[in-house]
Amino acid sequence: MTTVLKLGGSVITEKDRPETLDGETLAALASAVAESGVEDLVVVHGGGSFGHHHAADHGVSTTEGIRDVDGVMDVHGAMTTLNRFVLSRLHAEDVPAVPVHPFSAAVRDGDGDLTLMTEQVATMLEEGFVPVLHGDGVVHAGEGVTVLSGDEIVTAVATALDADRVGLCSTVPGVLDGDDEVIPRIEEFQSVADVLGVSDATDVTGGMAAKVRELLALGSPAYVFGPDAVPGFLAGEDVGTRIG
Ligand SMILES: Nc1ncnc2c1ncn2[C@@H]1O[C@H](COP(=O)(O)OP(=O)(O)OP(=O)(O)O)[C@@H](O)[C@H]1O
Ligand SMILES: C=C(C)CCOP(=O)(O)O
Repeated sequence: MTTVLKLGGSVITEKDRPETLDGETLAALASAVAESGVEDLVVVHGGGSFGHHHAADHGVSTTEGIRDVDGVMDVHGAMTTLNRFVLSRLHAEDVPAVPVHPFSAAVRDGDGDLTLMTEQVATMLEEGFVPVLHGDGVVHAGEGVTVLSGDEIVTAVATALDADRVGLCSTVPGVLDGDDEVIPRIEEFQSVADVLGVSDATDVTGGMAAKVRELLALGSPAYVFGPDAVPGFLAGEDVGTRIG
């Protein structure tokens, strides 16, 4: 059984302060992963205050690209730095985590459609590793480099590996309705479009609305939940909001 877990950038960093880790939360999540004993686990993490500030500073988004190599390296470099932090917290818990940097394994065509290489991810799982991917820059035909969100990576990896369980851990306990109550299940976009907003922090990839769209396109059920629910998700429970 293959599980894909995204650790939201808002969760593992202080999203309002550039390049600041939330080390305590990251350590707690790493320990939840280790204690779950889940096998065949792919971890993806978002950008938080490492990716999004640089992307916003350089005016790069998922559709508007840049060709300035310093800008490309600012975004990619910040994300590989964050990836090192995530790996080291997982290693501290004896999780056999290894890096996958999507910048070197993905491409968008002129229509913006993504191709992500995943053979290495599948082989890492077969060999007992826990691949850790992350939001990144991606070379984009006709645009230079655009932003690739961790949520798009989750969808691409989950589809390619035919994942059984997909979870997005964000700062919120689920997708919230107009009264800030968790919506237990979302089966189509229109019914929730009015309450779905963008992120309340610097975020170039579209916040909760983009997440729900990505996950509905997945074809298998996915969950959005907060950090407290990670052990439950990894134990196979229904947590937060079920999408699809
Ligand atoms: N209806 C809603 N329910 C829940 N959250 C919402 C809703 N509308 C907007 N949001 C915002 O979406 C945010 C989650 O999206 P965001 O992209 O910041 O999360 P993330 O995946 O943890 O971070 P990152 O994109 O850096 O990986 C929440 O913190 C909240 O501010
Ligand atoms: C901003 C960058 C580079 C990554 C965005 O990934 P996300 O935080 O998952 O949307």
